[in-house]
Amino acid sequence: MPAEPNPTGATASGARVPARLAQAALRDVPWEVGVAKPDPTIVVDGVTRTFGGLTAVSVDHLEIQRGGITGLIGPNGAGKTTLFNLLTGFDQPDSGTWTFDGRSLGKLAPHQVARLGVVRTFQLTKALSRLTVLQNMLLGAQGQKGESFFSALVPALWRGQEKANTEKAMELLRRFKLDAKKDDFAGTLSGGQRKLLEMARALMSDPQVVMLDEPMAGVNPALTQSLLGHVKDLREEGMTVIFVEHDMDVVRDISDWVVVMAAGNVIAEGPPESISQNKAVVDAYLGAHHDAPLTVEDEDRQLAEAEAAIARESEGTEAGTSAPDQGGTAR
Ligand SMILES: Nc1ncnc2c1ncn2[C@@H]1O[C@H](COP(=O)(O)OP(=O)(O)OP(=O)(O)O)[C@@H](O)[C@H]1O
Repeated sequence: MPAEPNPTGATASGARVPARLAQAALRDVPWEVGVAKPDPTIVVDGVTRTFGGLTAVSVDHLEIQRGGITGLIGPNGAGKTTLFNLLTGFDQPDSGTWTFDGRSLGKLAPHQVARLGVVRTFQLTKALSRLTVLQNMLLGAQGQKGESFFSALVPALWRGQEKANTEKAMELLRRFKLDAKKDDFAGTLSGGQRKLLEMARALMSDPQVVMLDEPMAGVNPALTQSLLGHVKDLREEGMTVIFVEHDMDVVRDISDWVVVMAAGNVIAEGPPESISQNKAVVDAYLGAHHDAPLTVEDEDRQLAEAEAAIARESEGTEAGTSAPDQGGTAR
C-alpha cells in the first residue's frame, strides 16, 4: 500500500502525490471570482464572445491551477462549452487574451493549440462514428510528419510515424480497455465506452492540459467509477484537467477547485464544498424568481396581512356591505 501523504503532498518516503499537491496549493486561495492561483497554467483576461445580441461568454479574469482538476459548472446556456471552444481555438472571441504557460493562444488554430499541449475531448460525431476505434485514435495524433508537403514526398518517414502512432494508440486502448474493440466502428460503442474513447483520443497528442466535455454524460453507473479513476489518473500523471459536468456528485468527487458560470460570467470560484452554500450559485441555478423558502419575518407579515383582510371583510359583512372590489378578476 502506498504511504499516506501528509497535507503538503509528500509521502513518508518523500514521493510527491499530485492530488495532494494540487489540494494543498489551493488550500489558502480565497474563494473569490478571478482570484490568483499559486501556479496558474491557463490565464484568461477579458474574454468576451457574443452571438448577435447575446453575450455567451464574458470572463474578466480566470486562472487555472497547474496539476489540479478544475470543474466548470453552471446552468444550461451559461457559456461553458463556448469558453472551452475559445480556449482551444475552435472559436474566436470578440475581445480578450488567454495564455498557456505565459504563451498567448489567441488566433491559433485547434491543431496548433493541441501541439502546444492543450486539448479538448469531443463527443463522437456521426462522421467519427463511422470510423473504427483505432482510426479515431489516429486522428487524435499530432505532429504527423505525413501532413507536410515535403515529408509527404518521403513515404518511409510517414510510415514510420504511422507505426509509432499505431503503437501509441494500441497502448492507450489497452489502458482504457478498448483494445479488443479496435476494429469496431466507434458508433457501436456504449455510452461509457465512447467517453473512454474520447479521453483516450485526446491523450494521443501528449497534452499537458486536458479539457473534458461532460465526461460522465450518458455513462451507466457500472462504468462511472472506472471513468472517474481515469480522470484522476490524468492528474496523477501531472496533467491539468478542466472538465464541464452537470452531475454535482461527480464534481464533488473529483474537483480540486470549482468555477461556476452563469449568463457568460464567472459568478463563483472555490473548492467543491464552498459552492453549494454560495447564494449567487443557488440563485443562478434556481433562477432569480424561484420559490425561496419564506423567512420567519415574511411569514409573520403575510399572516398579519391575511388577518387584516379577513377583519376588513367581516367588518364589511357586519355593516351589510361587501368587501371592496380588488380589481374584479378572480385570482
Ligand atoms: N454558434 C452559436 N450561435 C448562436 N448562439 C450560440 C452559439 N453557441 C452558443 N450559443 C449561445 O450561447 C449561450 C452559451 O451556450 P453554451 O453552449 O456555451 O452554454 P453551456 O453552458 O455549455 O450550456 P449547456 O450546459 O446547455 O451545454 C447559449 O445561450 C447558446 O444558445
